[in-house]
Amino acid sequence: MSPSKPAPRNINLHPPNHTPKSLTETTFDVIVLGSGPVGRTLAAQTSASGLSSIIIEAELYGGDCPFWACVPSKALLRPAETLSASRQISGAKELVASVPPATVDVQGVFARRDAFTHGWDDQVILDISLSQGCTVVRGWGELLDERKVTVKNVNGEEAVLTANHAVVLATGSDPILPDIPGLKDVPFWTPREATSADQVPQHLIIIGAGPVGTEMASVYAGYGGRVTLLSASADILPGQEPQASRLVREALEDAKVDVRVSAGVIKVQKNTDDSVTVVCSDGSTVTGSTLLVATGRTPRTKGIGLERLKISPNLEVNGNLVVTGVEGNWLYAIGDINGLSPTTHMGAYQARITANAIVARAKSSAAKVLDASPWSAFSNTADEKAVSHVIFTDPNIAQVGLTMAEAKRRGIKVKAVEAEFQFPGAWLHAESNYYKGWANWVVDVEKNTLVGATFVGREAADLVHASTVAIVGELPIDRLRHAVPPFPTVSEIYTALFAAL
Ligand SMILES: Cc1cc2nc3c(=O)[nH]c(=O)nc-3n(C[C@H](O)[C@H](O)[C@H](O)COP(=O)(O)OP(=O)(O)OC[C@H]3O[C@@H](n4cnc5c(N)ncnc54)[C@H](O)[C@@H]3O)c2cc1C
Ligand SMILES: NC(=O)c1ccc[n+]([C@@H]2O[C@H](COP(=O)([O-])OP(=O)(O)OC[C@H]3O[C@@H](n4cnc5c(N)ncnc54)[C@H](O)[C@@H]3O)[C@@H](O)[C@H]2O)c1
Repeated sequence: MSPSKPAPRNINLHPPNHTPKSLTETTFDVIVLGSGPVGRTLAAQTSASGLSSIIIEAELYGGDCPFWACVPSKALLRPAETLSASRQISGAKELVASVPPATVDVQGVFARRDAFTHGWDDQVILDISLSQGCTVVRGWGELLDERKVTVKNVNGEEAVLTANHAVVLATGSDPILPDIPGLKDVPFWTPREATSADQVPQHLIIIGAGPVGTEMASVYAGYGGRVTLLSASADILPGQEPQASRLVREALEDAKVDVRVSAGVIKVQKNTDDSVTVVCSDGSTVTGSTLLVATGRTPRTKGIGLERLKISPNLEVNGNLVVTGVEGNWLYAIGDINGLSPTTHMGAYQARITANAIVARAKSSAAKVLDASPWSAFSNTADEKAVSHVIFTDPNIAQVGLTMAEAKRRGIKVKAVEAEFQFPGAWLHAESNYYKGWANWVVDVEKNTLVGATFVGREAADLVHASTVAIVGELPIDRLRHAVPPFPTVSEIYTALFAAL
């Protein structure tokens, strides 16, 4: 069995129920490795379609998202964002300023986060899967042979399971720990510790300014901590539209985060007073109380038996998420493990597409060859054309489809359309500077359709989905003039973008 990762705060990762021995049967239509949002979504759907489905989980039932990732991070971000917003509205800001001390109740924030994680107790999520008709077994799952899987728990109990139709790998991803000299000799946080901490570090140094690094910088600076954010690249959030990265960087700097760019970390050391010093490639150093390593994630493919079936650890999938090179359409890989679009919602989308394929193949031999055309019920076309994500910094970056740089890299003839949030719906929400934001569309000039969009602003998260619909529907841009956003709302940015065409 693969070694368990240590749990922060003495959280019990291995509740004693649902042992391999407790299974009353060992043959299922569908076997799923991993109970994250992706594995659970798939099993719920195959189970609802009448296929018996078992989920194998090695740690807390529910995966990263509810315990160590999306849920606790967003629970921590929200109070800081609300406080920052109320500081900018006359009539509210006076009250916020008048309450001593003029800051949030940090222990209240942590308690609120703990409520969302159910104190790292997985029973609530487990009960949902059971109520959906899924069987659950706790332990480490490993491919043994075609359609055969072993599951072994921390006490050495084991069972061998057989799948009638499909085995689905939904094992998620692990944090990348870079090979920085000295790193293995100092204590450091990964996203697990950063999302489950119950104190604000006096001075947090964050290596990596991707979504994890920037969101955690917002959290800990928002609650009064000193934060240094180190980015190896020339700006933070590489891969976003440059203007989006710039706006978030300015906001972090306004919140007193020390943002250092082109500052790849080349050495780390622990000092006698337990502080940590990092040395950057530009020769600068920084010393702080706590170190967070947020340098990306890698698919969790080790120890799951891929080598027994001669599958490379860098596994690839086809259009309905079957692992390439495996005959017989029985092995699928979905969610973070395939590295396509590592977010909860895109993984859950892959789960729905895969469940459609498994059910169709199980129910009709005529359906063994499935419609693989773009946008069919069996094709994960959105992974190619309409991946959406939100970075929940303040301001948010909400993005879908291609950035300008990516569209050009793909050889698409595009033009950028940009607009700022300078219209009544934006400023009526509060006051002049409250809604500082920027948006762009990436327009395919030959097809006259949208291929990408970015919205940067306070609570901009919910603006992006209308653009996702336009991209997926391949809606002619000219038709958008008839999509009228209500007044006064922030979605009037769509009228501004249309006007800028
Ligand atoms: C700090 C942070 C914040 C994030 N915020 C967001 C966000 O706001 N929105 C968003 O969409 N995404 C967010 N993400 C990404 C999101 O968490 C992942 O994309 C999502 O959890 C992937 O789901 P999954 O089911 O593929 O994998 P996971 O959630 O990792 O679940 C995989 C499960 O499989 C289990 N497992 C692994 N191997 C085995 C095995 N051999 N046998 C049995 N069980 C096994 C693991 O224990 C785990 O429970 C965030 C990530 C981080 C790190
Ligand atoms: N809101 C969300 O949806 C959300 C939030 C957090 C995380 N996530 C998911 O989690 C995944 C991982 O996020 P992440 O931020 O850890 O990874 P990332 O790969 O997006 O960013 C890591 C950054 O660290 C930098 N880096 C690497 N080595 C470095 C070094 N030695 N010194 C300084 N910088 C260094 C890289 O250049 C990169 O920019 C993302 O792909 C995303 O899908 C999503």
